[in-house]
Amino acid sequence: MTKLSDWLQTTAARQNVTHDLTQTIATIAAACAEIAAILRTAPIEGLSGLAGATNVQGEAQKQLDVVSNDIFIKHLQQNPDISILVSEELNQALHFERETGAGRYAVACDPLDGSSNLDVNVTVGSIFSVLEAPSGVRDVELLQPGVRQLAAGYAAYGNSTSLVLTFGKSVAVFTLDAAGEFILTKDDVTIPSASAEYAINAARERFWDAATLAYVDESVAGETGPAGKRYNMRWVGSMVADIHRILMRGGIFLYPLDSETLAKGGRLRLLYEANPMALLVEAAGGKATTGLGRILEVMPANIHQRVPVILGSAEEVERIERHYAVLKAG
Ligand SMILES: O=P(O)(O)OC[C@H]1O[C@](O)(COP(=O)(O)O)[C@@H](O)[C@@H]1O
Ligand SMILES: [Mg+2]
Ligand SMILES: [Mg+2]
Repeated sequence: MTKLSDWLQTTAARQNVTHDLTQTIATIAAACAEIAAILRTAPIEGLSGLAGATNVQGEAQKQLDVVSNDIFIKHLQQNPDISILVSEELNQALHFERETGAGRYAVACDPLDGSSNLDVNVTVGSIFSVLEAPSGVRDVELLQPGVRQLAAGYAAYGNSTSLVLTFGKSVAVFTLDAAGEFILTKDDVTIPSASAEYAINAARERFWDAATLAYVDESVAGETGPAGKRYNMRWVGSMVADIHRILMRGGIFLYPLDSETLAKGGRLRLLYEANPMALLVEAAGGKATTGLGRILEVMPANIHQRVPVILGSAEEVERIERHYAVLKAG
């Protein structure tokens, strides 16, 4: 059995990853393990329902959004290599007190993703991304395209807790054991290039653009339409859960730009939702696009920027990209 700490050591050597960076991942993993433990008994502790505040996105915070954010802060500030935290739950980037130039990394995170599923005991997660950003940098220097991520991943709190990690070259999955250790359970994950499963919030159909409508129409037509095969639709409503399924067995996830999210630029957040998932999906051989270009090349304008997200099995992403090309040309 390979523990996360041992895997980090060998991967550091194999993939040319620095010790500081692997320690940053170990710190994030410790935060996720603590969140997993709290989620297990949250209803008994009265940790359900709303916190009574709204975050910078204008969304009502759940108590567990706030608790998870506090856990990330607690762990990250103990690691001197981490200088900055960008979080869905914090209006501004949080700069930890470090000597100027010390602390090499910024962590961007969605401390609890899918929080509408919390009170119904459905899988939620934490998403994270690591960027180069020594202490003393101005917030504008955090606005880096996703190709510059040094590492990314998520924890999925489901019937087991999975930690899924990439340093950009390959994807590994760990499972939390009863003693609180992450154990390697799958290495070198690859997303099948062909699949027959799509994930989209179908109740938003009246807001969709022509490319999304065409893609879904073809999928619904199944073997009687141009796609030539039958599809299934799955939508958990936690990005982490939907993408975990896609990483494990293929499929496509779509939260496209639509007429209702147009003014905001999309629904999901670039720095701590789209970019880390795009890095994972590409490292596993899949594709990740806004419809018009690679997610990882989008230059953020602010830390909470939103972006359209389409990612998963290469053949499916290419099928909707063809519809976007027609839309753009026409
Ligand atoms: O409400 P919808 O349209 O189903 O949206 C679900 C999406 O919103 C999210 O819950 C947003 O994340 P947060 O819970 O972190 O705000 C994603 O996880 C998910 O894919
Ligand atoms: Mg989220
Ligand atoms: Mg969240």
